[in-house]
This record gives sequence, C-alpha cells and structure tokens, in this order.
Amino acid sequence: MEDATTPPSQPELAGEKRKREEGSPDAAVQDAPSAPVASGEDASGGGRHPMWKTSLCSFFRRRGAGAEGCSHGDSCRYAHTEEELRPRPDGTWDPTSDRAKKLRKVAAEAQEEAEEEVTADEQSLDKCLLGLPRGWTADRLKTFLQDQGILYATAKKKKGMTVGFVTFESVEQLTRAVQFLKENPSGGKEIKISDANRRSHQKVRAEGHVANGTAIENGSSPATPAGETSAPEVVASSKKSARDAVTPLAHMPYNDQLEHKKHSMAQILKRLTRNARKACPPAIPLPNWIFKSKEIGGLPCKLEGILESPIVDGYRNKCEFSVGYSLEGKKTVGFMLGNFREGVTAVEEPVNCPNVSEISCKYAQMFQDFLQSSSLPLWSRVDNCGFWRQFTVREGRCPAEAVVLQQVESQISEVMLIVQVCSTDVDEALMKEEFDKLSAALIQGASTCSPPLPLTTIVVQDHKGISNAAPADCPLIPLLVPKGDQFEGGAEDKTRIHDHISNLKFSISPTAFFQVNTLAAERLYTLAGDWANLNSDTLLFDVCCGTGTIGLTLAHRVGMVVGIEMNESAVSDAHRNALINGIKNCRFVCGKAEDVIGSLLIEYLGSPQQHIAASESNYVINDTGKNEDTINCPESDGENMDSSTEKNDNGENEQPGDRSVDLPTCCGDEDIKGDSVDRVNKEADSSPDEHIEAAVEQNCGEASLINDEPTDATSADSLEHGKMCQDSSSIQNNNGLPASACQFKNVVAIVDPPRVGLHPTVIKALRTHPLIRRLVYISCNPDSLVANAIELCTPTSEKQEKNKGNRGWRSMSAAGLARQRTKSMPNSEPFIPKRVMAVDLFPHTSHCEMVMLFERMDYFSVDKHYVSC
Ligand SMILES: C[S@@+](CC[C@H](N)C(=O)[O-])C[C@H]1O[C@@H](n2cnc3c(N)ncnc32)[C@H](O)[C@@H]1O
Repeated sequence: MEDATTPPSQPELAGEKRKREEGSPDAAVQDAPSAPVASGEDASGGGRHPMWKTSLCSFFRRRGAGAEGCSHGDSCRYAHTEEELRPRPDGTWDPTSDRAKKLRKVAAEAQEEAEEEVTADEQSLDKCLLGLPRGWTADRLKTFLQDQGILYATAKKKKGMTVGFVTFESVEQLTRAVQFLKENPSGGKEIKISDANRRSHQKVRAEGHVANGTAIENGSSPATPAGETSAPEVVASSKKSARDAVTPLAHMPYNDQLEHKKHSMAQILKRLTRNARKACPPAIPLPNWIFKSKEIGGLPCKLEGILESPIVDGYRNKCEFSVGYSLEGKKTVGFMLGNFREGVTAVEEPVNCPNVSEISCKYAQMFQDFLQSSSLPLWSRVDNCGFWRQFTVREGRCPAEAVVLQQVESQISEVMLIVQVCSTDVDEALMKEEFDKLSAALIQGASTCSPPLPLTTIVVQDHKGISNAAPADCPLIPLLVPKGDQFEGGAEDKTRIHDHISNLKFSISPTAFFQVNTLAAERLYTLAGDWANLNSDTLLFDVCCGTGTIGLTLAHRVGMVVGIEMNESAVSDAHRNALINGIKNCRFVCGKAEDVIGSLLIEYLGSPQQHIAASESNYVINDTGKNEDTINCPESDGENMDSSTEKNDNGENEQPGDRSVDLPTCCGDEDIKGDSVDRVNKEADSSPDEHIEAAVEQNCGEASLINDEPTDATSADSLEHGKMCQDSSSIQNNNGLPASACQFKNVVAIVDPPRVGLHPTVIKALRTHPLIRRLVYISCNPDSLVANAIELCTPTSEKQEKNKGNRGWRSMSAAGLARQRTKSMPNSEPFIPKRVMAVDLFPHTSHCEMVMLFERMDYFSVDKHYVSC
C-alpha cells in the first residue's frame, strides 16, 4: 500500500537504490508530511510540482498492468501507467520506464555504430556527436555549434539522449569541427565525433547498376498528359553533375581510393567482433578469435588487403540510364543527380563518368536524340505515369586471351539494349510505330559510328509498376534478335549476349545478374575458389548462383556443384552455360535459397540430426583419452530414423527419407539417371544450338519443379532427363544417409547474396549442418555481411530462447537484429572468421566487394564430423 511515509522504492537503474533528490516527489513528501498533495500542486499552493507523475508508482512497477493497490488513487503523485508518465524537468524519463529503456537501446545502438573512427571525406559527412548533455534539445545543440563557430548543414538531437547527428557541407567544415571539439572539451568532457551510418533506406542502391542520384522535383507539377512533353519543374540537388552523383571518388588517385575503401571495410568489420562479444551467452567462454582480435585492432581476423580492379575506367558492362528532364528542362538519358526518395528527379548526361564505357555513352546519346522527337511522354516519377522509363546498355566482351587491358573498349563484342516502358493506356499501333522508329534509329546509329558499334539485341521491357526495378518476370518484347538465333516462336528466349570469365563462355539473358566488372569478377571468383580449399572430393554449394559463374568456373576443381538461384532466366542461363562449356558436374536449382536449402542439404548430406546422433554414438574414448571414431553409421530402420524426425513446413512430423516424396529429383533410380545423363551428354557433345535449346529446356523443367511434385509422368521424365551430372544424392546407403554424404568428404558453401544478405533461414541451415566445415562469403554490402557473420560465429547456449520474430526491428541496426537472432539459434558449432579481403569491383565509387572465409573450429579433423559409410 502506497502512503506518504513510504514513498515508492525508485531505483534509478535496476538494482540501484534511488537517491532522494531535491525537488523530487520524495523530498516533497518529507517537506510536507500531509501529502498527498492534491492534483500535483506543491505544498505552497503554487503550480503543479515539477516532478509530478515523472516516476512510475511502485504498485505499477510491481504489478505491471496498473496500480489498483495504491490508496492514493488519482491523486498519487506517481504515474500509474506508462501513458500517464511525464518527462522530468531535465527532459529525461523515469529510467525504469519503457520509454527510457527504448531510448537507452537506441542510444546504445547509435553509440555502437559511432564507436568507429571518424573518416573525413565527402562520402561520410554524416556524423554522430557523442557525450552530449542529455538535457540538450536540437536547438541547444545548434546554439552550441554556432557559439563555437562550427559550421554545419543540419544538426539533430533528441532530449534524453547523449548522441546527436550532424551533417557537414564539406570536408573542411568537418575537419574543423573534429579539431575544435578535440581541443575544447565541453565542461571538461570531450564531445566525440564519429561516423554515422545512415539507415539502409537512405543509402543509394549500388548492386548491378550505376546508382542513381538526386535532384528535387516540384511535387505539385500537374500530371503530364499522354503525348505531351512539357518539362516538369526540377530543383537543384547538392550534387552538381552525374559524375559527382555516380563516381564520388573519381577525384582521388586510384591508390587513395583503395586505401579509403580498405579503411572503411576495416571499420565495419570491427562491428562483427564487438557484436559477437556482446551476443556471446554469459555462461559460454568467449571464442579465441574474439580474444585475439585485440592484437589486430579489434578486427575479427586480419584484413589481408584489397585486390585492385584490372581496369579502372569504362569497366561497367551494364549501365542503367534514367530517363527524365535535366536541370535545364531537356529530355535527357543519363543519371539522376540524387535519390528520388530525397525528392530529386533531375537527370544529367553521363559526361565524364569514368566507370561508363564510350560505347554506353554513345548509345545513351542515340536514345536521347530519339526521345526529342518521340510522340510518347517520358515517365514521371512524381505522377507515376508516362511511357519511356529507362534505358539499359549491357556489354559482352571477347575471351580473355584477346583482352588487352589498355584497349578494353575494343574488346566489347556484343551489346544488348533494354528499353523499359510502361504501356498502360498507350495505343498499340502507336507503340509499335515508335518501337520500329527506335530500333531503326539505334541500328543506324550503331552502324554509322566509326568504328561501327556492336549491337546484338534490342529488347523492350514493359513494366507497369511504380518503381523502376522491374520484377524478373516482367514481359519482354524483342525488337532485334541476334543473328543466327532466329527460330520459330519464343524469340524473347533468344535475346542474350555473351561474356567470358576464366576461359568459359557465359550466356546472359536480359534480367539475369552478371557482375558489372567482368575482369575484376574473375579475380573475385579465383580468390573465393582458392580459399574454399577445393578438391575432387568436394561438394560445392553455390548459393545465389546467378548464371552459374562461380560454380562453373570452379567446377573443374570439385566433385560436384549444386547451384541455387531464384531468377528463372538466370537458372536457364546457368544450364545453358554448363552445356556450352561442356561441364557436366553441376546441377542448378531454381528457387529461393530459404525455400530450398534445407531440403537440398538433407538430399545430399542427410539431416544434421542424423550426423549429430551418429557422431555422439560413435565416439569412444581410446587409451590416450582422445576421442576416436568407431565408424558406426546409423541404421536406416524405422527406429533410428525416428531420431531424426523433424517438422516439415506444415509443422507435421517428417522423416528424412520422406523428402524424396517432396523432391522429385530424389527418386533413387540409378538406371534411369545414368541413362538420362548419357543422353544429355551425347546431345551436348554434338552441341548444335537446337540441342542446347532442348537440353536447357529440359533442365529448366527440373529447375522450376524443384518445389512441386511432378504432376505427371512427362514432368517426372523431364526431371530425370534434365540431370546433367552423375548425381548420387538420391541413392541411399545402408546407414540411411545419401551416398553423396559419404562420397564428398569436403562440403563447402560459397554464398554470394544480394545486398540484403542471406535470409535467416539460409544462415540457420548452413550454421546447423555439421558437414559444412567451410563457408566462403562474397559480399557486396559489408553491413549485411557483418550481420550474417554475427549469426554464423556467435556461440549459442545449450538452451535457446524462443524466436521473438523481428520484434522491435525498426529501431534496431542490422547487427542488433542479428544479435537478437543468435539467442534462438539452435545449439550448433559456430564458425570462425578466418580470412577476409576486399576486392574492388567498383572503382571511383565508394562500393567494394568483400570475401570472407569462415571455418569450423577443427576443420582439419573432418572425419570426426563425417559419418563414414
Ligand atoms: C550478387 S548476385 C550473385 C550472382 C552470381 N553469384 C554471380 O556472381 O554472378 C545475387 C544473386 O542472388 C539471387 N537471389 C537474390 N535473392 C535470392 C534468394 N532469396 N534465393 C536465391 N537467389 C537469390 C539474385 O537473383 C542474384 O542472381
């Protein structure tokens, strides 16, 4: 019961006794023993007491939902609900309240991200100020900065937080601020300045295309009627040219760019160590690599350097040009000066953008010239209407021997042009007329250049959605089909170009991913292959395989490759690429990795439970006291299989063997398989184009059916016939494991996910399968690499917490979310970060690829984890 003489116990922080503060309600209680004071008025009859309802009533805290037991009822000076709680006069909240806890969490996240060393360049003018007085508002911070003569663009701060955010306009402003704050501590305390990471939605996309920039368009401009070509009003952005927007490092010598990127990568990598340390359960010893990180400046493992790009200018084989109005109001094909989300739509020509080839610039110019007289309107991002949306140039290069680094332009032998339009409400006849004129203009433009430009195919992508990022299944209309590829029907399947990596030829369809810097990608894949420690006993999972580049370039170094990719055209390209290069030990599966990886691991390796049960029952202690594998395999009878019973997607109990029902490829009929392999190989040997078509189509059948049972004999046949390698996954040994689990002593995964990183389901599947001893992670986004690595490398406790889903994710960093997920990760051996290296695929931009090798602790005692057969 709450009364005036027993003020609520009020810990400042959990476990700490609350100090009686002057002016606090407690003090008021002492001064005025006749409390409670009605309506919060102080004893002198003045206004409401400044601390009125600024602390939670202990009844509320003890009982959670309310304070029914408090005898003071409504007149209690303490808050009875979170909603009733008021901020204290200094702007802070009762530290036991949800609000205060949330603020502490956000501040901790910001602090964690801000602990990195400050960098002073134009790429990172967004900074955090650490150690600010909690009571300061944004206005107070601005006054402080102005008083100190520190110039800035924007300053933000929330009361109650010790972190503020400041954006500077130039490196000079930033440098001055850093210097000043270092030399002039505020009240004896140094205010630290550190890099601030913008939330991912504020970052400019970089994968697979040149990033668009920002200019500000007048949102109130009326919709442009179809056929009308008046320019909407555009407002200038902070970026002055397309060069500034897409190649912000171009002003630096290339060696400085490399140093800058290496430094940025190192800063981000340190987050892995910090977060894994934080997430490590208290009862579990910290892994050795975290201890050792102190010796290497907090890095999880040594950063071995940065591989430079073999070519630094004109390296992009794919440029997505925006279509819009320039600052002068001219119809323009080029790059946006900023990000549309920031309100910018101005497009400027790709002048002096050193990453774009001359050929791409010439095609952009041709299309721009065509648009000046087109009767169809440009797409307006503000009004979401119009016709011409985007223009993509994709280039293919000759085989490596012919590539002379100094003359890269002359090595471009094939070009694909993709014109994105929105056909909504446009007359078909008019549209056809425009397409005819356009292809004539492009063909003529290419042939009249000196020397003539290569032009292999032109395709229109009809995309009716709001964002320019069209889905992979968006309709394609071929305008120009490659010579020698004409055939009856399905012409859109012929619109492709070719490029070469490691002496292999790659067929690339319009929507398939292909690394934009082919020569640097070759270095990237070679490095990944070297670190993967491959041999003929290796089963390689190529996760997010695209057109099969990684798996196919490494196929000669392994026993078998299983590629996983969700883009159907890319999978079809991968099959074709295996055939045209005569590679027979690869299988490509079409599906989201998160949907298929679990089944594929069981199909090839058996379930984790089978291996864990087997290794537990198979170890005996020998004379020397060391573990010894007695090589007993689990029996395949019903009883033993029960131990590996697990839930399927529907939550029903499922046996590993049952997977063969779900997975049509796992039918175990060796004769049919051998026969089909031979047949496909024979067809491939004779390899005229139509045979490749037929074989690819069959393989695509397999690919698209992987998630569904074949509905008739024909599909089942095509699945079997589509197999291109001697795949032993469906043959089971007498221990109940697939034969491939025994055949491949070395199981490696190379993952190359998109910018968001791997799906948590994929991380969990890789982490919990004991046969995957090595994992090579190729990343185009170090933030998501770090988040995924936290989950792969943090030790787990014996008992997991229930998965709380993504609760609270909006206020969390990717690393914070990953830390939360580690709590529900099933008990499994963590990976160890072993090696990491940056690879520069994107000179002149701030983006960079990274390759990181993860191993399990006792990598070299593979047999211990390997159930012999
Ligand atoms: C960075 S690219 C790498 C492609 C390939 N490894 C290469 O180097 O050419 C990522 C690929 O992952 C695919 N992808 C994206 N999300 C996926 C998912 N959930 N499951 C499988 N593949 C996915 C994309 O279609 C794309 O081809």
